[in-house]
Amino acid sequence: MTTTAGGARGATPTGASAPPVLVDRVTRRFGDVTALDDVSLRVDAGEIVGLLGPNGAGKTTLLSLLSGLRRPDAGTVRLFGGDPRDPASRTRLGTTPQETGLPETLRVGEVVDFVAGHYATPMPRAEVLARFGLEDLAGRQTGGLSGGQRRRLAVALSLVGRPRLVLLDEPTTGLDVEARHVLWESLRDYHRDGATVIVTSHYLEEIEALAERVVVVGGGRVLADDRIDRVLDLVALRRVTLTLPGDATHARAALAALPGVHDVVDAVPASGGTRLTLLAADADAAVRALVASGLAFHALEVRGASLEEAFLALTARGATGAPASAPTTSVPTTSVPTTEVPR
Ligand SMILES: Nc1ncnc2c1ncn2[C@@H]1O[C@H](COP(=O)(O)OP(=O)(O)OP(=O)(O)O)[C@@H](O)[C@H]1O
Repeated sequence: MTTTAGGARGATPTGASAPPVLVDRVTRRFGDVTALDDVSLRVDAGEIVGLLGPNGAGKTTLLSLLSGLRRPDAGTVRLFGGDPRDPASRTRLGTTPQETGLPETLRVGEVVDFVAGHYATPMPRAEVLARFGLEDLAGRQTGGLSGGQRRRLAVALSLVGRPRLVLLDEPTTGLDVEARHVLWESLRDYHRDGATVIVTSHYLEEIEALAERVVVVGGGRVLADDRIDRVLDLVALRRVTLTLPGDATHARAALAALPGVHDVVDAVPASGGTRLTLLAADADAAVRALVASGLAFHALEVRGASLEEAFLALTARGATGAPASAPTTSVPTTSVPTTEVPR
């Protein structure tokens, strides 16, 4: 597994051996802003990769280089071994940008047919619509679609040409929970058929639901590049949740001072007390000290960090150059995909 920058270096593979994506020491500036700073990344055929990072991290810029919309200032970008600015390199590429314009008076089925007309062996209209649950909307003018329906159509259109590589920039923005799950399942299906997928998202549940590998980007640099579980291990953050009797105001300071505890945050309220979560790098040490402290507590629960917590810790490390520190934000940990990366 590639870890951070450097994995893409060496001789550039060409022809059939070329990976779908090879980014080698790429820098891209916009005036004074360095959107990407010496980034290297290799994505092999059949991978599904999540690009995770806060606003302005450089995710969209990276996708724009891969789809040939922009040129790097330094370094090289290869798509299936070719230059992404060469249309021939993009024949196996499907993309859904953050914002898409659809011709308002065309019907959904007509738009699919229009896009299909650009490919020699497109996916049949019925299959495109079925994969994304859009069959009932085939006759609807796109101007009459809801925001979520438009988004689903936009993602569906990226697959019409049966691309081997799909780039999706925040594909489920604006979708409700059910529509989001339908779209995830469609993308997983397409990936199972052998496609390579790169997806950016602010929805951490989305990255966890879709991606096997996560590339954390912050300040234009790759902060981490590994399997999701390993990224979580990297920061080794644990959540120790417990309930204390009463309002626990005084106990907070004592809990925060326990060895291994970075922070104390409110957990989902419990009846008959105050439920708190300790964010601890060393949960064992924290629990031992907790018991020794004599504080009355019950309903103890210890579990790993969420991807969001890992991300925040990694971003903090990337921004300061210091070791990862625990986040100070209390974050929801349910599977309801409404958690956005703080800006
Ligand atoms: N055309 C542009 N002109 C000037 N600055 C730009 C341009 N495009 C991007 N930037 C800057 O480059 C940096 C990276 O932006 P980018 O859009 O790649 O981030 P991102 O991670 O995709 O953010 P978001 O999650 O908000 O989409 C930001 O500071 C942004 O303001």
